[in-house]
Amino acid sequence: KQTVLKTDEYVCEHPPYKPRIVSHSPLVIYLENFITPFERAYLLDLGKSTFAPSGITNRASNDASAIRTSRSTNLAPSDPVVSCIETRALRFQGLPAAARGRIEPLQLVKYEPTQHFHFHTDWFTSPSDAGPEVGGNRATSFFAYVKVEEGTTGGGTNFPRLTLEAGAEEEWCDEGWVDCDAPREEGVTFRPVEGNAVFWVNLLDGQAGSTRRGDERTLHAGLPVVTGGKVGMNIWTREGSVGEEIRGGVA
Ligand SMILES: O=C(O)CCC(=O)C(=O)O
Ligand SMILES: [Fe+2]
Repeated sequence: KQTVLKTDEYVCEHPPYKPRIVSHSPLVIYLENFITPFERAYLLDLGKSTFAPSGITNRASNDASAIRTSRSTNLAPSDPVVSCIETRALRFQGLPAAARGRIEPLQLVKYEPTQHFHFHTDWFTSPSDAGPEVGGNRATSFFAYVKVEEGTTGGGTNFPRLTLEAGAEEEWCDEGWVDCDAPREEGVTFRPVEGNAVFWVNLLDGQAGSTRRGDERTLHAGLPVVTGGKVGMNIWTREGSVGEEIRGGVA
């Protein structure tokens, strides 16, 4: 297994990932093979010694430990592999390279059995978390599956307010991407599949100059891992630049 990067030999290459629309409104797109095997191994190695209890940003409750029991770590934007993935995320969104400063440091999230992230939105409900100095609110999210232990059960990403196109459920299940054992009224549950990612738009369209409101339909949860384990990765793009303190001066 290749985990050690010879930086001088590294070339950023984008895999031929395959997008598929899950929902038009809210816009949700499933991305097959978005993160390569090399990148997965590399990112895990990069983050391995810095995992700490995950924080929460929507401070509805001051007991974060009951809501988000995972451990997480941020990855340095200056790392060449991290930067390559940022470039991919920007291009996918049709954004120019100059928008790099809108991406928050990529965040790995690790779950062991019983660990979960209760229902939440990635957009901030409190305006004080989404001020201009931090780039406003989170416009979009990617959640990628970086590591899924063999024999993992549970640990899906559930969107209770989403529905697949009529008649499409069977195909999504057969691909192994969606958990169709879950009752349909519980929405859509993406199964953790290494290398794949889910992308969605968090904010409703707004009039120019006015604050965009969060889309309640993007509510989701990281369901408890039952057996095995998973490591996911958040890629959050803000409405504006997140600021130098947060990205460590990497624009
Ligand atoms: O673990 C998951 O499936 C989702 C995690 C999540 O929604 C988050 O970290 O914001
Ligand atoms: Fe989330």
